[in-house]
Amino acid sequence: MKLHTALTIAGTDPSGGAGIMADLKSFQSRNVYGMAVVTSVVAQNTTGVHHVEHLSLESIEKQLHDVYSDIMPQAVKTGMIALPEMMDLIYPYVSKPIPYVMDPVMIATSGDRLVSDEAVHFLKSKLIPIATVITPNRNEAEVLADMSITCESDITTAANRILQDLGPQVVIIKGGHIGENATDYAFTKDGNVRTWTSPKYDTVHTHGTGCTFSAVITAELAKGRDVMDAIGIAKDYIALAIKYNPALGNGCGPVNHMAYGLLSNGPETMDELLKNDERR
Ligand SMILES: Nc1ncnc2c1ncn2[C@@H]1O[C@H](COP(=O)(O)OP(=O)(O)O)[C@@H](O)[C@H]1O
Ligand SMILES: Cc1ncc(COP(=O)(O)OP(=O)(O)O)c(N)n1
Repeated sequence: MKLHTALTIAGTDPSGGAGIMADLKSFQSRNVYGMAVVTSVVAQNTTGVHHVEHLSLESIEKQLHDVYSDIMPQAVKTGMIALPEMMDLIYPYVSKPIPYVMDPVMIATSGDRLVSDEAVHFLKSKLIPIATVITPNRNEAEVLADMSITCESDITTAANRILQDLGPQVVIIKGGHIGENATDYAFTKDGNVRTWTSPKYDTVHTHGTGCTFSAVITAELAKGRDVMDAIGIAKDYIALAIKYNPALGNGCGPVNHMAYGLLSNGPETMDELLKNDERR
Protein backbone atom coordinates (compact mmCIF):
# COMPACT_ATOMS: atom_id res chain seq x y z
CA MET A 1 0.00 0.00 0.00
CA LYS A 2 1.43 3.36 -1.01
CA LEU A 3 0.72 6.16 1.49
CA HIS A 4 1.16 9.86 0.95
CA THR A 5 3.65 11.47 3.33
CA ALA A 6 3.64 14.76 5.25
CA LEU A 7 6.02 16.37 7.71
CA THR A 8 5.41 18.79 10.56
CA ILE A 9 8.20 20.89 12.06
CA ALA A 10 6.88 22.31 15.35
CA GLY A 11 6.75 22.27 19.14
CA THR A 12 5.12 19.67 21.39
CA ASP A 13 2.06 19.49 23.63
CA PRO A 14 2.16 16.58 26.10
CA SER A 15 -1.59 16.94 26.68
CA GLY A 16 -2.12 16.08 23.02
CA GLY A 17 -4.19 19.07 21.92
CA ALA A 18 -1.86 21.32 19.94
CA GLY A 19 1.52 21.40 18.19
CA ILE A 20 3.05 18.26 16.75
CA MET A 21 0.55 15.99 18.52
CA ALA A 22 -2.42 17.70 16.85
CA ASP A 23 -0.59 17.66 13.51
CA LEU A 24 0.11 13.92 13.61
CA LYS A 25 -3.49 13.14 14.63
CA SER A 26 -4.72 15.26 11.72
CA PHE A 27 -2.38 13.54 9.21
CA GLN A 28 -3.47 10.12 10.47
CA SER A 29 -7.16 11.00 10.27
CA ARG A 30 -6.69 12.03 6.66
CA ASN A 31 -4.86 8.74 5.85
CA VAL A 32 -1.51 10.42 5.37
CA TYR A 33 1.74 9.01 6.81
CA GLY A 34 2.90 11.64 9.32
CA MET A 35 6.46 12.55 10.29
CA ALA A 36 7.58 15.11 12.88
CA VAL A 37 10.66 17.21 13.65
CA VAL A 38 10.52 18.67 17.17
CA THR A 39 11.80 22.24 17.63
CA SER A 40 10.82 22.93 21.25
CA VAL A 41 9.53 20.77 24.07
CA VAL A 42 6.64 22.66 25.64
CA ALA A 43 5.07 21.76 28.98
CA GLN A 44 1.46 22.80 28.40
CA ASN A 45 -2.07 21.52 28.86
CA THR A 46 -5.60 22.85 28.60
CA THR A 47 -4.85 25.47 31.28
CA GLY A 48 -1.83 27.07 29.56
CA VAL A 49 1.88 26.94 28.78
CA HIS A 50 4.06 26.22 31.82
CA HIS A 51 7.58 25.61 30.55
CA VAL A 52 9.44 25.78 27.22
CA GLU A 53 12.76 24.17 26.35
CA HIS A 54 14.24 24.71 22.89
CA LEU A 55 16.11 21.82 21.33
CA SER A 56 19.66 22.50 20.12
CA LEU A 57 20.22 23.46 16.49
CA GLU A 58 22.27 20.29 16.17
CA SER A 59 19.36 18.14 17.26
CA ILE A 60 16.91 19.88 14.89
CA GLU A 61 19.38 19.61 11.99
CA LYS A 62 19.90 15.89 12.63
CA GLN A 63 16.15 15.27 12.77
CA LEU A 64 15.64 17.13 9.49
CA HIS A 65 18.48 15.24 7.86
CA ASP A 66 17.12 11.88 8.99
CA VAL A 67 13.67 12.58 7.56
CA TYR A 68 14.70 14.14 4.24
CA SER A 69 17.50 11.65 3.52
CA ASP A 70 15.17 8.70 3.97
CA ILE A 71 11.45 9.40 3.46
CA MET A 72 10.80 12.50 1.36
CA PRO A 73 7.61 14.30 2.52
CA GLN A 74 5.09 15.27 -0.16
CA ALA A 75 4.09 18.36 1.84
CA VAL A 76 5.51 20.11 4.89
CA LYS A 77 4.08 22.42 7.55
CA THR A 78 5.75 24.53 10.19
CA GLY A 79 4.21 25.57 13.49
CA MET A 80 6.11 26.85 16.52
CA ILE A 81 9.59 27.89 15.37
CA ALA A 82 10.65 30.02 18.31
CA LEU A 83 14.04 31.43 17.31
CA PRO A 84 15.49 33.02 14.15
CA GLU A 85 18.42 30.54 14.17
CA MET A 86 15.91 27.69 13.96
CA MET A 87 14.25 29.34 10.96
CA ASP A 88 17.61 29.77 9.26
CA LEU A 89 18.26 26.07 9.70
CA ILE A 90 14.82 25.00 8.48
CA TYR A 91 14.81 27.34 5.46
CA PRO A 92 16.61 25.05 2.93
CA TYR A 93 14.31 22.15 3.84
CA VAL A 94 11.03 24.02 3.44
CA SER A 95 12.21 25.63 0.20
CA LYS A 96 12.24 22.26 -1.57
CA PRO A 97 9.68 21.97 -4.41
CA ILE A 98 6.81 20.52 -2.33
CA PRO A 99 3.83 22.44 -0.88
CA TYR A 100 4.77 24.35 2.26
CA VAL A 101 2.05 25.36 4.72
CA MET A 102 3.09 27.85 7.36
CA ASP A 103 1.03 28.37 10.51
CA PRO A 104 2.64 31.59 11.80
CA VAL A 105 2.27 30.57 15.44
CA MET A 106 3.04 33.47 17.78
CA ILE A 107 0.76 33.31 20.83
CA ALA A 108 -1.24 30.36 22.27
CA THR A 109 -4.96 30.80 23.00
CA SER A 110 -3.98 30.93 26.68
CA GLY A 111 -2.17 34.22 25.88
CA ASP A 112 1.32 32.74 26.28
CA ARG A 113 3.94 33.93 23.75
CA LEU A 114 5.49 31.06 21.82
CA VAL A 115 8.04 32.82 19.58
CA SER A 116 10.47 35.74 20.00
CA ASP A 117 10.12 39.17 18.30
CA GLU A 118 13.27 38.50 16.24
CA ALA A 119 11.74 35.24 15.04
CA VAL A 120 8.64 37.11 13.82
CA HIS A 121 10.91 39.41 11.80
CA PHE A 122 12.66 36.43 10.24
CA LEU A 123 9.33 34.72 9.57
CA LYS A 124 8.20 37.76 7.58
CA SER A 125 11.40 38.23 5.62
CA LYS A 126 12.42 34.65 4.88
CA LEU A 127 9.85 31.93 5.45
CA ILE A 128 6.57 33.58 4.42
CA PRO A 129 7.86 34.55 0.93
CA ILE A 130 8.41 30.87 0.08
CA ALA A 131 5.18 29.53 1.62
CA THR A 132 2.43 27.99 -0.49
CA VAL A 133 -0.19 28.81 2.15
CA ILE A 134 -0.04 30.79 5.39
CA THR A 135 -2.79 30.56 8.01
CA PRO A 136 -2.71 33.52 10.43
CA ASN A 137 -5.45 34.02 13.00
CA ARG A 138 -6.64 37.55 13.69
CA ASN A 139 -3.75 38.54 16.01
CA GLU A 140 -1.13 37.02 13.74
CA ALA A 141 -2.60 38.76 10.67
CA GLU A 142 -2.50 42.06 12.60
CA VAL A 143 1.21 41.58 13.31
CA LEU A 144 2.01 40.49 9.75
CA ALA A 145 0.08 43.36 8.12
CA ASP A 146 0.99 45.87 10.83
CA MET A 147 -2.58 47.09 11.33
CA SER A 148 -5.57 46.29 13.52
CA ILE A 149 -8.42 44.14 12.18
CA THR A 150 -11.93 44.90 13.38
CA CYS A 151 -14.17 44.33 10.34
CA GLU A 152 -14.40 42.50 7.01
CA SER A 153 -12.82 45.31 5.00
CA ASP A 154 -9.81 45.27 7.37
CA ILE A 155 -9.41 41.57 6.58
CA THR A 156 -9.18 42.33 2.85
CA THR A 157 -6.71 45.17 3.41
CA ALA A 158 -4.54 43.05 5.71
CA ALA A 159 -4.55 40.08 3.31
CA ASN A 160 -3.57 42.28 0.36
CA ARG A 161 -0.75 43.83 2.38
CA ILE A 162 0.51 40.37 3.37
CA LEU A 163 0.33 39.11 -0.23
CA GLN A 164 2.05 42.17 -1.68
CA ASP A 165 4.66 42.84 0.99
CA LEU A 166 5.50 39.31 2.11
CA GLY A 167 4.65 37.23 -0.97
CA PRO A 168 3.06 33.87 -0.03
CA GLN A 169 0.93 32.17 -2.72
CA VAL A 170 -2.21 32.07 -0.54
CA VAL A 171 -3.09 33.74 2.76
CA ILE A 172 -6.00 32.42 4.85
CA ILE A 173 -7.13 34.77 7.60
CA LYS A 174 -8.97 32.53 10.07
CA GLY A 175 -12.13 33.77 11.71
CA GLY A 176 -12.04 32.02 15.09
CA HIS A 177 -11.51 35.40 16.78
CA ILE A 178 -13.48 37.66 14.40
CA GLY A 179 -17.23 37.98 13.82
CA GLU A 180 -20.37 36.09 14.86
CA ASN A 181 -19.76 33.11 12.57
CA ALA A 182 -16.52 31.26 12.03
CA THR A 183 -15.67 32.57 8.57
CA ASP A 184 -12.23 31.93 7.07
CA TYR A 185 -11.03 34.09 4.15
CA ALA A 186 -8.54 32.89 1.52
CA PHE A 187 -6.83 35.36 -0.80
CA THR A 188 -4.52 34.23 -3.60
CA LYS A 189 -1.61 36.02 -5.24
CA ASP A 190 -3.50 36.06 -8.54
CA GLY A 191 -6.45 37.95 -7.05
CA ASN A 192 -8.98 35.23 -6.10
CA VAL A 193 -10.91 35.44 -2.84
CA ARG A 194 -12.96 32.65 -1.23
CA THR A 195 -14.68 32.28 2.10
CA TRP A 196 -15.85 29.30 4.15
CA THR A 197 -18.31 29.70 7.00
CA SER A 198 -19.48 27.44 9.82
CA PRO A 199 -21.46 28.29 12.94
CA LYS A 200 -19.25 29.61 15.74
CA TYR A 201 -19.71 27.00 18.48
CA ASP A 202 -20.11 28.42 21.95
CA THR A 203 -17.32 26.48 23.63
CA VAL A 204 -13.97 27.05 25.33
CA HIS A 205 -12.65 23.81 23.84
CA THR A 206 -10.68 25.20 20.92
CA HIS A 207 -7.13 24.31 21.98
CA GLY A 208 -5.11 23.38 18.90
CA THR A 209 -7.68 24.46 16.30
CA GLY A 210 -5.12 26.44 14.29
CA CYS A 211 -2.62 23.55 14.31
CA THR A 212 -5.32 21.10 13.24
CA PHE A 213 -6.69 23.31 10.46
CA SER A 214 -3.25 23.86 8.88
CA ALA A 215 -2.27 20.19 9.31
CA VAL A 216 -5.38 19.00 7.44
CA ILE A 217 -4.57 21.41 4.61
CA THR A 218 -1.01 19.98 4.55
CA ALA A 219 -2.31 16.39 4.43
CA GLU A 220 -4.60 17.19 1.50
CA LEU A 221 -1.83 19.02 -0.38
CA ALA A 222 0.40 15.95 0.15
CA LYS A 223 -2.21 13.98 -1.81
CA GLY A 224 -1.94 16.49 -4.65
CA ARG A 225 -5.29 18.13 -3.97
CA ASP A 226 -5.94 21.69 -5.17
CA VAL A 227 -5.38 24.34 -2.44
CA MET A 228 -8.99 25.58 -2.36
CA ASP A 229 -10.36 22.01 -2.08
CA ALA A 230 -7.84 21.30 0.69
CA ILE A 231 -9.04 24.37 2.62
CA GLY A 232 -12.68 23.27 2.21
CA ILE A 233 -11.91 19.85 3.73
CA ALA A 234 -9.94 21.46 6.58
CA LYS A 235 -12.86 23.77 7.33
CA ASP A 236 -15.39 20.91 7.52
CA TYR A 237 -12.92 18.87 9.60
CA ILE A 238 -12.31 21.61 12.17
CA ALA A 239 -16.00 22.54 12.46
CA LEU A 240 -16.96 18.93 13.34
CA ALA A 241 -13.87 18.53 15.54
CA ILE A 242 -14.92 21.56 17.62
CA LYS A 243 -18.65 20.71 17.62
CA TYR A 244 -17.96 17.20 18.97
CA ASN A 245 -15.05 18.16 21.24
CA PRO A 246 -14.52 15.68 24.08
CA ALA A 247 -14.57 18.37 26.85
CA LEU A 248 -11.30 17.16 28.35
CA GLY A 249 -9.20 18.96 30.94
CA ASN A 250 -9.74 21.87 33.32
CA GLY A 251 -9.33 24.69 30.81
CA CYS A 252 -9.55 25.11 27.02
CA GLY A 253 -9.78 21.49 25.90
CA PRO A 254 -8.73 19.84 22.65
CA VAL A 255 -10.84 18.98 19.59
CA ASN A 256 -12.11 15.63 18.33
CA HIS A 257 -10.02 14.19 15.50
CA MET A 258 -12.45 11.31 14.93
CA ALA A 259 -15.51 13.42 14.18
CA TYR A 260 -14.86 14.22 10.51
CA GLY A 261 -14.03 10.63 9.53
CA LEU A 262 -17.12 9.30 11.33
CA LEU A 263 -19.66 11.97 10.46
CA SER A 264 -18.77 13.71 7.21
CA ASN A 265 -20.51 11.10 5.05
CA GLY A 266 -23.55 10.27 7.16
CA PRO A 267 -26.50 11.77 9.03
CA GLU A 268 -25.65 10.05 12.34
CA THR A 269 -24.76 12.06 15.42
CA MET A 270 -21.68 11.37 17.51
CA ASP A 271 -23.92 10.10 20.36
CA GLU A 272 -25.57 7.51 18.09
CA LEU A 273 -22.17 6.42 16.84
CA LEU A 274 -20.81 6.00 20.35
CA LYS A 275 -23.91 3.99 21.37
CA ASN A 276 -23.45 1.70 18.35
CA ASP A 277 -19.81 1.30 19.27
CA GLU A 278 -20.65 0.27 22.87
CA ARG A 279 -23.03 -2.44 21.55
CA ARG A 280 -20.26 -4.01 19.41
N1 LIG B 1 -15.83 28.47 18.20
C1 LIG B 1 -15.59 28.05 16.96
N2 LIG B 1 -16.56 27.46 16.23
C2 LIG B 1 -16.33 27.05 14.96
N3 LIG B 1 -15.14 27.18 14.34
C3 LIG B 1 -14.14 27.77 15.01
C4 LIG B 1 -14.30 28.24 16.35
N4 LIG B 1 -13.11 28.76 16.77
C5 LIG B 1 -12.24 28.62 15.74
N5 LIG B 1 -12.86 28.04 14.67
C6 LIG B 1 -12.24 27.67 13.40
O1 LIG B 1 -11.03 26.98 13.74
C7 LIG B 1 -9.97 27.33 12.83
C8 LIG B 1 -8.84 27.99 13.62
O2 LIG B 1 -9.19 29.34 13.82
P1 LIG B 1 -8.64 30.33 14.92
O3 LIG B 1 -9.24 29.94 16.26
O4 LIG B 1 -8.94 31.68 14.42
O5 LIG B 1 -7.08 30.03 14.91
P2 LIG B 1 -6.03 29.83 16.09
O6 LIG B 1 -6.32 28.50 16.74
O7 LIG B 1 -4.71 29.85 15.35
O8 LIG B 1 -6.20 30.98 17.01
C9 LIG B 1 -10.63 28.23 11.78
O9 LIG B 1 -11.10 27.43 10.72
C10 LIG B 1 -11.79 28.85 12.56
O10 LIG B 1 -12.82 29.32 11.72
C1 LIG C 1 3.63 23.68 20.53
C2 LIG C 1 2.47 24.54 20.19
N1 LIG C 1 2.33 25.00 18.94
C3 LIG C 1 1.29 25.80 18.63
C4 LIG C 1 0.37 26.16 19.59
C5 LIG C 1 -0.77 27.06 19.25
O1 LIG C 1 -1.80 26.26 18.85
P1 LIG C 1 -3.09 26.79 18.02
O2 LIG C 1 -3.60 25.69 17.22
O3 LIG C 1 -2.79 28.06 17.31
O4 LIG C 1 -4.11 27.13 19.09
P2 LIG C 1 -4.08 27.19 20.64
O5 LIG C 1 -3.46 25.97 21.16
O6 LIG C 1 -3.37 28.44 20.96
O7 LIG C 1 -5.54 27.22 20.91
C6 LIG C 1 0.52 25.64 20.88
N2 LIG C 1 -0.35 25.90 21.86
N3 LIG C 1 1.60 24.84 21.15
